[in-house]
Amino acid sequence: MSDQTAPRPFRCGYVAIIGRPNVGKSTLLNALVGAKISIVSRKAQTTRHRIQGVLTRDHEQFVFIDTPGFQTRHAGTMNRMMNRVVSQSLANVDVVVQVVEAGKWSEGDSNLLPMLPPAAKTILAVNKTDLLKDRDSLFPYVQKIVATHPFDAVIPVSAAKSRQLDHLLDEIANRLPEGEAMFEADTLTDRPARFIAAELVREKIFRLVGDELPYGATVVIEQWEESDGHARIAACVIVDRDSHRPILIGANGERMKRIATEARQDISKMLDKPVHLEVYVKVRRGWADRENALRDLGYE
Ligand SMILES: Nc1nc2c(ncn2[C@@H]2O[C@H](COP(=O)(O)OP(=O)(O)OP(=O)(O)O)[C@@H](O)[C@H]2O)c(=O)[nH]1
Repeated sequence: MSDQTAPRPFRCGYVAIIGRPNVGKSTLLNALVGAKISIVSRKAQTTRHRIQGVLTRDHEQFVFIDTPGFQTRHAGTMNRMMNRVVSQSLANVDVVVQVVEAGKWSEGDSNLLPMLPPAAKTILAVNKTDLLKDRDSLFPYVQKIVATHPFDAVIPVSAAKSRQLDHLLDEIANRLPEGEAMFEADTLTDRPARFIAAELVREKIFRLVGDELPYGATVVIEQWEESDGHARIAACVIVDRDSHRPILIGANGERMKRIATEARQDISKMLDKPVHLEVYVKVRRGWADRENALRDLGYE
């Protein structure tokens, strides 16, 4: 008997997706795992929580850790904590996928290279190749990058157009350690539904309010009652200043109504049942810079 008939060992491991803000990490994670888990936004630096997505194939299970982008725009406790989250999440991973934008390489990208853990396999995912006018330019671009770090593999992809994603998964799979699955096969995320619901509300705020809220807003689910027939949810939006409250609420409450309606529709789809969603605003001055307040809100 040749080796070809030997059963293929199952592989399972942790995969971190890193990259400077806006390169498409959340889009890539969602495209790989096949569900809308991490929030996607045109604005930079929208992923504040570490989010796990799990993908199970016949012979592999990938446990993805999506890390926040390196924070360079605002100094302060929040950024220090976020950089700590990046380092912590990289400490025990098996494969790190660094995402870059095809044709672009900046300090934000090179600053990440020293963070790549020596024990992990590293893969460079060159994203947004759909935007490239001249594909030949990829080769010299990649050559320059691999001269600064010896990546184990380089895969051009388009997360938005789902191009080359199976190839990327195969390259990751080859580098996962042998071992049993850590999660049930149909697990998409180990985050509870209420966390995702809070992220969905926050996503609507980003989309509908955008730059008018310089520190964004934090969303905390304060009530969650679920029965077979429906769910009743109350979400509290915490902002930094009194002046941010009317921005969120809008003239005649129109903006808040739209945020709540759109979030309710998404949450209802996720839970597959009708949802009654109440959204209200609280002001906590200086929340963005108070470590304890952040811990209370679940940023660890
Ligand atoms: N054309 C194109 N756009 C993409 C692709 N992947 C992501 N984008 C867009 O790039 C923007 C940023 O994508 P995100 O997935 O939010 O990026 P991120 O790296 O998670 O961003 P942060 O959360 O800020 O760290 C969004 O507008 C995406 O639609 C791609 O393959 N092609």
